[in-house]
Amino acid sequence: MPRSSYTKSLLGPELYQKVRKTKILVVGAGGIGCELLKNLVLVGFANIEIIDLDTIDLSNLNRQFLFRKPDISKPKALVAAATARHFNPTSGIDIHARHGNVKDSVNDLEWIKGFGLVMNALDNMDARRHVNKLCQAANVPLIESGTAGYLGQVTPIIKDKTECFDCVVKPAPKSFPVCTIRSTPSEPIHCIVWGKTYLFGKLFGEDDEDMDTEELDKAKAGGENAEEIENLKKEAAAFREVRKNLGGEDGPQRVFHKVFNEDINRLLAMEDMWKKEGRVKPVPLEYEGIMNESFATPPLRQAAAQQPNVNGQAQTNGNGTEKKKGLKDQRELSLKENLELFIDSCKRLSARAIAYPDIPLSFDKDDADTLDFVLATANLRATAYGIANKTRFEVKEMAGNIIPAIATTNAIIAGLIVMQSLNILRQLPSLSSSSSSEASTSAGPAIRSVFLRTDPIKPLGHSIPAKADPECSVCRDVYIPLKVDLARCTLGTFVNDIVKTWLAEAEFEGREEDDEEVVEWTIFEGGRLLADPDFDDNFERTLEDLDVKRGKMLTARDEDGKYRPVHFSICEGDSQASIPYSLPSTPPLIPLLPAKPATREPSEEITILDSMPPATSTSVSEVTPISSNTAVGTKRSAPDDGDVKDATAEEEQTKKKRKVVVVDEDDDFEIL
Ligand SMILES: Nc1ncnc2c1ncn2[C@@H]1O[C@H](COP(=O)(O)OP(=O)(O)OP(=O)(O)O)[C@@H](O)[C@H]1O
Ligand SMILES: [Zn+2]
Repeated sequence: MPRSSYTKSLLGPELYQKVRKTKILVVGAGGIGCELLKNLVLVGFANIEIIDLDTIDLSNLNRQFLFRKPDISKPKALVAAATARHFNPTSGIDIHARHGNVKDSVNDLEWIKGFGLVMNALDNMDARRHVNKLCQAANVPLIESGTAGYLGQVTPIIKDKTECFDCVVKPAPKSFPVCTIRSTPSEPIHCIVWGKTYLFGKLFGEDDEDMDTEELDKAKAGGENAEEIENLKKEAAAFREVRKNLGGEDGPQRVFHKVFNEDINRLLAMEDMWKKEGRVKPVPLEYEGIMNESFATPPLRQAAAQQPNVNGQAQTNGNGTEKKKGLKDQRELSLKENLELFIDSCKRLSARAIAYPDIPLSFDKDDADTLDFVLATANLRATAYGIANKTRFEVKEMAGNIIPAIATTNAIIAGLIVMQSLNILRQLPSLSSSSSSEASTSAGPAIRSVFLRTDPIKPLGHSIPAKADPECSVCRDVYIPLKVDLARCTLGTFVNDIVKTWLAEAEFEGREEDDEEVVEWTIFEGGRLLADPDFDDNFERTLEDLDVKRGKMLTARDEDGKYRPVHFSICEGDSQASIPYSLPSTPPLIPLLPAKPATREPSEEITILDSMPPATSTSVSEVTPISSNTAVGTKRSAPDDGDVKDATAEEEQTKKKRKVVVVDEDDDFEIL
């Protein structure tokens, strides 16, 4: 009997038809994505598109079972699709694999509307938020998922029925006071953060004096020691000199002397600083003494000496007397070895910086040169402060914000995604079209968030997703697909024909029929102000000339802040049509904004676009690409971290604390 007959009898003919016909989008072909694709194929889903921007790395093979060694460096999505097809050769499935970023402009509103259901299998906040917004704009159900070690979660997001990914503000990543990082570290992580975000940036990253001063001023305003902050400013200025000479034969040695000897002596001169209880004075390190092994290694501070290291052995301070055997990366280096590694990695990195002077380097846990530098710097600093040293393996884990990826967790979550998808499909189309705001219909059980927890008796938990936040600026706004020939449509046409004429016909919530109210709109593209009732300088320019692109949004905001913003999502237009744009046949319903102003303003800084050419007048920043991985490892990491205080994130956090969530430190994964 073919596999499909079992599925058919299990699901029933109606649901089985939906499984066969519904077009599914899977975003991400990593740990969860591979498991998910395999499951979808085995269940009999026959119309699948999978997109991933990355190529296969050796470190993926321990849990992404659709990949084998010969596939290394090949695009994940393409290989995943090719392998998964073999799981169900008789079912006539169509898997369309794409190697690309889901944020690419071709993946616009029209594209997402082509799917009946979207499944996220991503590892970063930025892409998740992007897909969430697209799905909200297109009214396509989304199944969001994530894992963190043994924990995992699957959350259905359905427009108007459940909260969206952006309805809940995610807690800010863990941060440390500037002075702890720069002057008074007491734990290994403080030394790692210092090496990774401060020293690395000063020597090889973007040399941004203003940013540094701003950070220190902010710390001072936040109550940190004023004298110390002034000293840190001087210290930072001195780096400019050191950086200039980095490429010279004794460049790394000079860096060593500055940061591990001079700067420490300068700190020691600040007597008051060391009076505070619990502070341990650092010991300046000496290059020659370490190299000829005559330097007396400072003793470990009490607390550190009592904790075992990753190998379960006593911690050391790099004095070389307790060097451990073991895997290369799990061996503790002696003080001399750390110094040699510091000099060597400095040389490697400065050679790269000299070869490509316009490209600032950045820390990447999978880039051996940057990891060696952070390892050596962190351990040298730790030694000076009597803090336990860490192995390469531990530093990689801590600096890369790595949480172990567990294949079984991914597999369970991928299974739950399929279960969720069956429940949603069973209830479609009524679930996404019914006027009721209930997250269920008579056709099936309530829509629930399901999570995996570490309770052996009851490993799965569930909760009914909250209703959308009335203030959410992502899921409560209005979205209109605008097919437009950007080369022919001027801003004037957009404002006059589309906003002032077509949108004026919309139904405005709470407006009486005989009300003659005229809404005045301001037009933005991201953070750029393009036009307002008193600003029409750009009306003659085409949207193309104004750098408005496919996949972006032109947003009309009510000047009086009474109605919700309307986002026109730019899709590919017909260059042959007589009118350069086309719109839905009926204008939308425009809801009122909640009485108090929405807390989330457009995130980008607003710039007023003058008549300068677009290339110089835009301020909208593009998203940083996600780096691919190149090293061996058994872990997953989130691309973003936030070790140093981020005041904006914190402010946002205090503005709105609707719900308690736990979020893994580096990523965005939410555990209820
Ligand atoms: N914007 C994006 N567009 C398309 N795919 C994305 C995007 N952002 C992330 N991804 C993909 O999502 C997948 C997430 O999978 P996973 O969490 O297992 O990460 P990984 O990169 O495979 O593992 P690790 O980070 O541990 O090496 C990755 O394959 C990644 O390339
Ligand atoms: Zn929302």
